[in-house]
Amino acid sequence: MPNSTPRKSGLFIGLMSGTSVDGIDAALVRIDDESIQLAHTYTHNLPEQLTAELHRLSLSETFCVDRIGQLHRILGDLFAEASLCLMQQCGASMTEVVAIGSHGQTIRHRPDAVGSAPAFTWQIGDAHTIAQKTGVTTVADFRGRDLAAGGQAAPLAPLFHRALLGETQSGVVLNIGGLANATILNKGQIDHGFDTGPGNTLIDTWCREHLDRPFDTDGEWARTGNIQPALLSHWLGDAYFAKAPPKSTGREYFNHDWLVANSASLSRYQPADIAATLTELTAVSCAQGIIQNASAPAKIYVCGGGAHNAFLMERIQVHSGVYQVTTTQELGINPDWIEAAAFAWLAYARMNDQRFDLHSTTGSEGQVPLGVVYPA
Ligand SMILES: Nc1ncnc2c1ncn2[C@@H]1O[C@H](COP(=O)(O)OP(=O)(O)OP(=O)(O)O)[C@@H](O)[C@H]1O
Ligand SMILES: CC(=O)N[C@H]1[C@@H]2OC[C@@H](O2)[C@@H](O)[C@@H]1O[C@H](C)C(=O)O
Repeated sequence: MPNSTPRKSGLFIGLMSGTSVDGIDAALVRIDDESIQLAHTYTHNLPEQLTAELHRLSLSETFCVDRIGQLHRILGDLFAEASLCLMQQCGASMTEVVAIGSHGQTIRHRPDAVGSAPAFTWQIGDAHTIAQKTGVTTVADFRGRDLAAGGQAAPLAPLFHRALLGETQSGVVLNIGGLANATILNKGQIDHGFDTGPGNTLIDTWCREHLDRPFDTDGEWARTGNIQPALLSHWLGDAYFAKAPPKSTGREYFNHDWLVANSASLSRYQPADIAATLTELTAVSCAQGIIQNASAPAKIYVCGGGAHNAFLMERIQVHSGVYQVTTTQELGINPDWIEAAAFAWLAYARMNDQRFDLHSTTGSEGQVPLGVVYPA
C-alpha cells in the first residue's frame, strides 16, 4: 500500500551560531520537496562578554562544569529569543512554523579517537528551552548520531548543498566561516565533503590582536601586506592539509597557539605581512583541497562571511585556475544565510524521518538519522 502520510513541509527556522561566535543567525525558510526559499532572516547579537567567554571555552583545556551547564541554558534562552524575534518581525505565528532546527554552539570538536580516548563533539544551547519558550517543535543535536556511526560528525552542510544544486548538477560549494569546508558535487552525487582547514579564524585572531578589530574588513589590511612564501610553505606543511578526506577540524586546532607554535618568530615580520600570509593560507588550502579532490573543474560557489573578503576571493580565484569562483547568490541564496538555512532543511529532513548516507562526507556507515526531536 502506498504511504499516504503527507510530507511535513512549509516554514522551518534554522538557527546557527558558528565558530566565529559573531551572533545567532536565524533564517525562516519555506521548504517542500520541490523548492527551498529563504523567506526572512534575522541576526540576534550576542553580548560581547558572552562571545569572549565562548571563545575562551572553546579553547580552554579546563572549564568549570557548572559554568558549561549555565551557558547551555543561557544559549538556549538566546536561541529561543532569536526565533521569537524572527517570527515577530515577519508576522509568522508559532503554529505556522513546522519546526526549528538548532545547530547549537560548538564548544569542542574532537572527531578522531586518540588511543583509548573516544572521539566526541559537543554543541551547547538547550533545545528543551527553545521548544518550551517558542512553542515550536525543535530539532537539535545533529552531529551525535553520525559520530556514533563512525563518522566525523562534520561537515553536515554538504547534504544541503546537494539539495540546493539539484539532483543532477556538478559544482563545488565552499563555506568560509571560522573554519572552511568544501562540498564537491558530481552530477548530483557528493564525491567529497570535508573541512579544508582555517577559514577566517586565524585572520580574525590576528586582527583582534593587532588592530583591535573583529575582522579584516574586505581584506583591506591584508592587501597592504606582502605574502611571505617561506612562512606560507611552513604553515602549509601542517599534516592536516595533506590528510585525505573524510576530515574535519575546529578552533581547538587552528587557533592562536597553532600560529605561534608553527612560526619561528612572528615578530620578524610586519603585522600586515602576516595578515596577507594568513589570507593566502586560507586561499591556498581551500583551492588545493578542492583541486586535489575534484574529478573535473567546476564552478566554486562561495558562502559564509569569507565571501565578503574581496582580497581572499581574488586569491582563491588565482589558485583555482580554471575553476570559476562565484558566490551562492548565483544559486538564489545569499551567502550569509546558507548555514542557518541548512539547519532549517536538516530539521525538515528529520521531521520527515529521512536518513542519509554520509559515507563520502563524514565517513560514517549506513543510513544515519540526523537530529533529535524536542516536541513543542
Ligand atoms: N566584510 C567582511 N570582510 C572580511 N571578512 C568578513 C566580512 N564580513 C564577515 N567576514 C568574516 O566572516 C566571519 C563570519 O563568518 P560566518 O558567519 O560565516 O562564520 P561562522 O558561521 O561563525 O563560522 P563556521 O562556518 O566556521 O561555523 C567573520 O568573523 C569575518 O572573519
Ligand atoms: C563541529 C562544528 O561545529 N563544525 C563546523 C565548523 O564550521 C565550519 C566547519 O567547521 C564545519 O565542519 C561545521 O559546520 C557546518 C555547518 C557543517 O557541519 O557543515
